[in-house]
Parts: sequence; C-alpha cells; structure tokens
Amino acid sequence: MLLKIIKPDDFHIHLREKEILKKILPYTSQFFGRALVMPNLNQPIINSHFASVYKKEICSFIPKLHKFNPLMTLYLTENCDKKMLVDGFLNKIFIAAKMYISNTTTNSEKGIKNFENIFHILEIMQKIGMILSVHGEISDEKTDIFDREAKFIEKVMIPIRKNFPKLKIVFEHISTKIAVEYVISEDSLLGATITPHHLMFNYNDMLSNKIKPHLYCFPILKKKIDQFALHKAISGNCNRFFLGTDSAPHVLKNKESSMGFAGIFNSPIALEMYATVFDNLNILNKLENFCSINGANFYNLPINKEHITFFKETFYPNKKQIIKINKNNYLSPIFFEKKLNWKIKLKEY
Ligand SMILES: NC(=O)N[C@@H](CC(=O)O)C(=O)O
Ligand SMILES: [Zn+2]
Ligand SMILES: [Zn+2]
Repeated sequence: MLLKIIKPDDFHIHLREKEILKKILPYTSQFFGRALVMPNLNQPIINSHFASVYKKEICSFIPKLHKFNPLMTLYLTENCDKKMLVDGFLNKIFIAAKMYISNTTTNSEKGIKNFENIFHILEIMQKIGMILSVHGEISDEKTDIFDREAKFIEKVMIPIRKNFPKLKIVFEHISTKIAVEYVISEDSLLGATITPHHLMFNYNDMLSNKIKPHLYCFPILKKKIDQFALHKAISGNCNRFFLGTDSAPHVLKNKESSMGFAGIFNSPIALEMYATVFDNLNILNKLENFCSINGANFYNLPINKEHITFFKETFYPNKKQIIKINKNNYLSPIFFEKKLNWKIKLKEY
C-alpha cells in the first residue's frame, strides 16, 4: 500500500552549524521542501548579517540532488535594531523572528527578559506582516516545569495578542491541553507547530521503567491527557496546526550525561512517526494538510510541487544508531520500542 503526499515543509528545526550541520542536513533536505531554521546557535542569529552567513553555510552543505530551501529566522534580543529587522525581512533574508524568554531552553540566555521591552519591535512586525515565532514557555522559580507553557500563555501570549491583535504568531511545539484549547479558541492569526515526539510520547515513556535521555526535550513531555489533546488537535478541523519537528541534536556526551541536554534528534524518522500517529488515529486523510499545506498557507508560501511516497511497512526504530561527527563527537537519532507503520520511499538517483 502506498501513500503519496505533497512534499512537506518542516516549520521548526535546529540545523546547528559546521560539522554537525553538514552531517544532519541531508536527513532534512531529502524529505522536506523547506525548513524554518531556528536561530539559537551558540552565537545566536541576532542580525541579518549573521542570518545571511548562516544561510550560505547551510546552502553549501545541501547535497546536489536535493531540492531544498532553508528559511531563516532572526533571534530577537532587547537590543534588536528596527531598521535591520525591516530591511532583513523586506530583502527576504529571514521570514520570521523568534522570541525566547531568557533561560527557557538551549541558548536562550540572550533572549528577552521583559517582553514589554520589545513592544516597539512587535509593533513594526505587525505593520510589515512579519511572523513572530515563540518558544512558549516561561521558566521561573515559582513555576513547575509542567506549567511553563500555561504560564507563558497567561503572562506573555495573552498580553501580546491583546496589544498586537494583527500580529501573526506561531506558538511552537505545543505540548499541553491548555495550549491546544487556547490555539483553537483564537483567530486565524495564531498558528502552532506540533512535534512527532509530543504526539507519540508522554512523560511515562521517558521516565517509567528506565530513564530515556533521548526523549528529554523542552517543552518536557507531558501527561497522557495532554498527548490526547494534541491528537484531538490534528484530528479536528483547525487548519492552524502544522508540522514542526523541533529536531534538535546534541552530541552523545551531552545527551547521555549526568547533566543531559534537552533536545530530540528526530529528523531521520520524523515523517514516519507522524504518518504512524495519523494512521493509528485513523486520520491519514489529514496527514497531507498537516505536513504540506497548513504551514505553507500560514507563512504565505506556495505549496511545494513535488511529492513524497510512503509505503506500508512495520519496523521498530529500536536500535541506537551512531553518527560520527569527528573523533570525539557522535550523534544518535531518537530510538524507541514502539512500532512504526510507514516507511518513506527514498528517491533513487
Ligand atoms: N527543544 C529542545 O529541547 N531543545 C532545542 C531548543 C528548543 O526548541 O526549545 C535545542 O536547540 O536544543
Ligand atoms: Zn523551543
Ligand atoms: Zn526548537
């Protein structure tokens, strides 16, 4: 049995840089037409110069036969220069700006401390139609890790939407029932990405039996009831939910450590995970919209012309693969005991 869909886009990915970028990029560029590249490098992409240099670096590593277009984002800081932002957007160097509240996730230290300090930036983004993408969590001492997303909605999202009702926002990697319900209740200017791992797992998968560092990410995996709410989101009629893998590799010595880093490297099997979840929910007819149409429409981009094909085959991605980066560093894509039902038919060159 075959399943053919329009070539998907990944609207949330961490491609990293240098040797890691070179190694992991083909896993994305062979399956996806475009990807929205997150700007949280060790030296974040805080201006258009950094964004063009980074884009060039990415493009230099795209395998010749892959037709792939990286879409860049700008990392918002409280010192962001308005003219640079407008020029960079109008010259299509980046298509969105990413807001991290400081100290919420990997390389967010240089993010926003007080979002009211960037109201003048949000004002201009609203005016020029530039999308704001947000890591939707606040992490403060009083807030439980499971409530970071809800706290963000209350303390940041609602005030921003109230002050800038015409600003288009993407609520990235939503993980809770509260966020699903919030997005559905809002208007056409609020979209959200959903990762394959938040659809497939909950915190029991990460914590019960043996601890699984490869399932550790931000936002942290939540309860079953939150996972089911995400299933409801992709099963329903709201066309503002779309694909964002949040594939975020960390080298093994940082991942499998007494102080392990958050981030799941899922791009080698992300589409197969999504297809399996949609199949298990009996909603394969909605897979193409989620993977290839809703996001492009939200970002006002043309729909990809090419297609990809899946074939029905059961497999268990339970073997840990080791990808060598250099003599001291290795990466492993996500692996687990659950079965996947669909495999991608790779193009033969
Ligand atoms: N998702 C993660 O757990 N980590 C991401 C950052 C992010 O998307 O928050 C990373 O860059 O490592
Ligand atoms: Zn994030
Ligand atoms: Zn991310």
